[in-house]
Amino acid sequence: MTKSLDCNKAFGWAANDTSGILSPFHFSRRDHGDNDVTVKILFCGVCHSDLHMIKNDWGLSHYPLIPGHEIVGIATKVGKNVTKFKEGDRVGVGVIIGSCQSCESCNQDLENYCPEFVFTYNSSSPDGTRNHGGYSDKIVVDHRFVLSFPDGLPSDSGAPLLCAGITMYSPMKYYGMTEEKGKHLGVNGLGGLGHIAVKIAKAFGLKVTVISRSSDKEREAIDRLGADSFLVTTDSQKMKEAIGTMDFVMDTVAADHSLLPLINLLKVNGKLVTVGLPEKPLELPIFPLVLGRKMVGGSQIGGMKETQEMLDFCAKHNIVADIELIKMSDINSAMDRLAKSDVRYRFVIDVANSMNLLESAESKL
Ligand SMILES: NC(=O)c1ccc[n+]([C@@H]2O[C@H](COP(=O)([O-])OP(=O)(O)OC[C@H]3O[C@@H](n4cnc5c(N)ncnc54)[C@H](O)[C@@H]3O)[C@@H](O)[C@H]2O)c1
Ligand SMILES: [Zn+2]
Ligand SMILES: [Zn+2]
Repeated sequence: MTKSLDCNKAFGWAANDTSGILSPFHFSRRDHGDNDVTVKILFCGVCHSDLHMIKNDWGLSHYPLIPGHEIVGIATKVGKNVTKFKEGDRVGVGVIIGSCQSCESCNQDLENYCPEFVFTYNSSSPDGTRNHGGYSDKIVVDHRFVLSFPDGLPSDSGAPLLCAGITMYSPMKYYGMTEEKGKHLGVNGLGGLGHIAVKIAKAFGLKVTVISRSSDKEREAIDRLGADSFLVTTDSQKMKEAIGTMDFVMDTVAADHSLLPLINLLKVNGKLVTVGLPEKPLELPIFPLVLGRKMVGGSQIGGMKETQEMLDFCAKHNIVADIELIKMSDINSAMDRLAKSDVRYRFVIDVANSMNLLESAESKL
């Protein structure tokens, strides 16, 4: 009994209330079962959803809460029913760690739309143990929700693909952006999701325009990320000229904003795909949709099969995130900067190299 509890002992950084301030937290992972992979976490990306969750923006958070769903690590223990992974394999864990496995969505490899899907954190396992995310030293996950991390992908800059990458890849395929080369995509908001959208869209052969509130990131977007053009929403003349020029707009903005200018950018039959999750509902103008047979849709991450496909695609096309690597102890200032959109373009926590140091410092106190 004592041995099992010791193996389950874990250490991470948790938010304890809506201030969202993260601090060291000792907890237990659930028992490792025959279908499970235990993962020693190396790196974890910092998604804006983590920021929403620690602040309880969506009214869903239960504290203490350890965020993190862009996890890359090493399999350290593999259950006897698991054939796909062995100890020592590099693996990834994303936003979901469970689903019913039998509903219509699960049967179509769309576990992300299963009514019973289980988030990586802020959820519970069947035995009642709270699930905590990747800002921690290890995690126990059912092998069906563990991904093989391709050899060609670096663990640090590859980690954000596990949420930001699949969140951009899946709707590009579903909404038909990849069917014909040269279609014009506008990417609204050049943050963690947006900058990956530019890279993946270019690999699919799309023409990409970044839509942003200021021209601050214009040179980088074009020279480094490979965007074809840059549209500043406060430049009313340029916005007017761009009306009706885009086949698709991907809206990644996390805050309140108006959809009308984005819908106006679409051609007839154009599609606005919303993935950002502002805490309050946005107003949906119906007239321009009706008059232009335009569509507004949503999308949430992707299923496990498609997530693996996306990782392999990104490895093949050398697509990784542009990251700022931080130590675990930097997380609170990183969250403050993320709230101000002051990151180019994703924070990634060097978990293995900063968490253990903290733990040993704590034990000496
Ligand atoms: N649908 C999904 O499956 C899914 C997955 C991951 C994240 N998300 C959500 O997507 C949103 C974005 O996540 P992220 O990690 O990319 O965040 P981020 O903070 O890295 O990026 C958001 C970007 O939008 C920009 N922005 C803010 N207001 C803007 C405005 N009015 N006009 C133009 N740009 C504006 C910011 O400058 C920032 O660059 C969040 O709400 C997050 O919760 C959804
Ligand atoms: Zn995310
Ligand atoms: Zn299901």
